[in-house]
Amino acid sequence: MSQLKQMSHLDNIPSTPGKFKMDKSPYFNRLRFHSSLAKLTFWSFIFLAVILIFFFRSPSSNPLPSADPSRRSLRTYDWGGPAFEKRVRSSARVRARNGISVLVTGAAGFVGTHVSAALKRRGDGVLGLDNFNDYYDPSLKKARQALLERSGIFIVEGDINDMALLKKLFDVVSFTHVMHLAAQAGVRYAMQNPNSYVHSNIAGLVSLLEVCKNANPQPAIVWASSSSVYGLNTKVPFSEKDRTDQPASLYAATKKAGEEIAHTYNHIYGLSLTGLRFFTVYGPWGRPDMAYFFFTRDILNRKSIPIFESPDHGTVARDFTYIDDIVKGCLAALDTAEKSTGSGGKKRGRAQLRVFNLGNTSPVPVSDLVSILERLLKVKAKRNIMKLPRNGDVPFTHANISLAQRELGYKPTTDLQTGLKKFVRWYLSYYAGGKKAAG
Ligand SMILES: O=C(O)[C@H]1O[C@H](OP(=O)(O)OP(=O)(O)OC[C@H]2O[C@@H](n3ccc(=O)[nH]c3=O)[C@H](O)[C@@H]2O)[C@H](O)[C@@H](O)[C@@H]1O
Repeated sequence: MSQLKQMSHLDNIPSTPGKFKMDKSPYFNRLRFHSSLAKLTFWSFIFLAVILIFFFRSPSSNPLPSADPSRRSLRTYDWGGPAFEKRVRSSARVRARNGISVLVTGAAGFVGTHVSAALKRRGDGVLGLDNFNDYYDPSLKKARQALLERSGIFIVEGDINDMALLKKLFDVVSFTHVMHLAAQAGVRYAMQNPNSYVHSNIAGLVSLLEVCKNANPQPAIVWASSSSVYGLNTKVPFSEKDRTDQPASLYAATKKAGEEIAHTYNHIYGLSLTGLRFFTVYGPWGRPDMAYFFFTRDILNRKSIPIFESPDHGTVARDFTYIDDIVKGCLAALDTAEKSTGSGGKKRGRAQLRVFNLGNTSPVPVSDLVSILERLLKVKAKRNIMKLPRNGDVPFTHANISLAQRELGYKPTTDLQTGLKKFVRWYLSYYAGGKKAAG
């Protein structure tokens, strides 16, 4: 009680000693009014400034992927200097006889990590490049980076639109090959952030090709296209000869555009270019935005999962392809790629231009994928069957792989049951004990 009294006494003491008396005069009342107005303005200004500073300084505190792709990936990265160049050179050093030196873009991504590790294992030189954007949990990308670092692979943190950086990398290392896997992936996200697809899949591809065409020697380039280029085609299985002019999503349209851009750079500059149309790749260290991954997380969390079906209750199916099969296809594409024919921006002759389907040739309905996950996780899924939303998804995919079989010796060997078993084993150990939250 006495303490309370003391405090109320403190409240009455003016903040500036000596002003108490002055308040009594009308003149000083006016003065006080003005000074309070000035104070109010001053503090409002400070308040506004603090809000603005907070707003502009804290992009990383935003849990959602930033909508502005340039803010996500044109950050200034720290690169250059003798120590940096030494790391680049050492990572790209070829150790096997007849080995190749490969720049892998998107090396901290799902396919990029697996391909980089496989190349390194056989003694090729590998340098990674990745912008570590926040499209999905960057900590998973960092974990993949740590994995690669242990086998001596350096991932440069930077964006494929940064031509000065790309040029620097080519100045330091004469890459024989580029495995271009950096991209804005995901079919449905294209409706939320269309510009990120243009930024990475079109502008980024052009930046990379510009630097490659000017390099001397020019590297051979193998890059990730997508099964989604078949769009609304109904003729199955999808063959490379089929039309690809009906994309159902902006993602698909940017991948299709990439194939046309590849044609141009091959035609004008003699760059050797191979596009790989991946069919729904899955496996350990996969992408959390893909259905098999977040279904696993949500089944374990007893959350309901939306399972799409086509009109008239038809099944939606995918030619799910296991990562190890895809890696074999990527390496075979690199190994069979002919040299680019140009140099320093000038074409000297016709160069190789190829496109291959890399699928599994056996489509599985999404509801069967869920049944397999239920068995592996020993948890019943809460299925929420719904009509395929108009979000860019297509009802089915099915690869004809005879061309890849013939030219690359590509032969997928992992069925969905076996592949998912390996994925689930990885998932449970990676997110063991709920230490990390699957994002
Ligand atoms: O093959 C490809 O080229 C593409 O494969 C995947 O795209 P998608 O096949 O749509 O893979 P998911 O997003 O994992 O979807 C798999 C299946 O689950 C279905 N699905 C998805 C999400 C959902 O909530 N419910 C659902 O039933 C989809 O309709 C689809 O049939 C990748 O996300 C793309 O980056 C890649 O380029």
